[in-house]
Amino acid sequence: MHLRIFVHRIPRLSLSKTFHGRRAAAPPARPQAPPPRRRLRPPPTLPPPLPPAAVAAAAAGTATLADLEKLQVLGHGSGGTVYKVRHRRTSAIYALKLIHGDCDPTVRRQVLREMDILRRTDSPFVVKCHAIIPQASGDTAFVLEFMDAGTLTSIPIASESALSRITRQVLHGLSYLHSHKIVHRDIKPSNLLVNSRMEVKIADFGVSKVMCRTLDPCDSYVGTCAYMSPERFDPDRYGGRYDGYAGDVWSLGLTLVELWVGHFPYLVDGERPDWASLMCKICFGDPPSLPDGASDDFRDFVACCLQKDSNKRWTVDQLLAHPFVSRDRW
Ligand SMILES: Nc1ncnc2c1ncn2[C@@H]1O[C@H](COP(=O)(O)OP(=O)(O)OP(=O)(O)O)[C@@H](O)[C@H]1O
Repeated sequence: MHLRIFVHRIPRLSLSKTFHGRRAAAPPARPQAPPPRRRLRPPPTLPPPLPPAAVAAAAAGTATLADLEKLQVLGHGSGGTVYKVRHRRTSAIYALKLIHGDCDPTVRRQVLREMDILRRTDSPFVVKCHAIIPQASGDTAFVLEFMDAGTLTSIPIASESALSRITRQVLHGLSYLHSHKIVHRDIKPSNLLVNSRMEVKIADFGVSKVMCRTLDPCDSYVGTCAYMSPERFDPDRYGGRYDGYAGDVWSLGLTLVELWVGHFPYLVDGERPDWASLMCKICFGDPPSLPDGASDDFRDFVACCLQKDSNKRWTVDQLLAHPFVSRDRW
């Protein structure tokens, strides 16, 4: 294959401390009385995505897919396969995510979404995309930063302090995304990648969305159902609307419980329930909590994430001030 790699430089975004319109809470308070969710100022505006021609023109260099030697398969996702690859000239190691176009409109849409988001993001807490390689066949290859320790599903979490450090990094990643009006919509352990320096980065933007305006509603049923928040199923009952930002926080809460107890929190007889039972549990059951032995701070943090009413749920920036992640005690 001698296809050209568009080794585009992804536009740098300034990391503003402002966020998506909710005010940071005074640190630690019980979740029952969070500060009102006021939208004080519009979030920073994203640079418009570069059209493909501009991406090509802005290329820092060109290469062919043949420059990348496939070393091993790292995993399979819904739309394609991820390989560990080595650049033949520089010996640099990357992850190559190859999405099969297949003319399947859903996959196509996901690829375009992922391209759009990856071109916009530049954060140490989000997996970096070095290049996007559209191919004549309709397949698309993403050349990604290689995360050599895999996903959080494969990392044993030994202590609360380790989980606190992980959580802080995910929060920084979400804060970055939310401040740029990007909702991830599929936060779960397998979408959080980790490297041997224990850096944790958010990956997989196939179902993410750039919100055009702060008050935009979000499609409800995209992402992995199991991690969906109550307001995604029943917006009227659980906060009045589904805007995606609070949904990412719910998914983070479930992810933390899962990482701590070692299995998905809503199991029935050791199995993931079917879709309808799961929806009932999420909407009508108590939110999952931590088993005995977890510290009060950790327990409280999870409770702040898993408030069923999205208006009471803490925002990412509020959570960054919570003692579970902010206190310098680890
Ligand atoms: N940048 C990367 N570095 C190292 N491994 C990666 C990287 N990206 C993905 N992987 C590995 O490849 C696997 C498949 O990733 P992919 O993003 O295609 O799908 P997924 O998120 O696991 O599933 P789905 O697409 O159904 O949500 C991941 O589970 C992970 O093990």
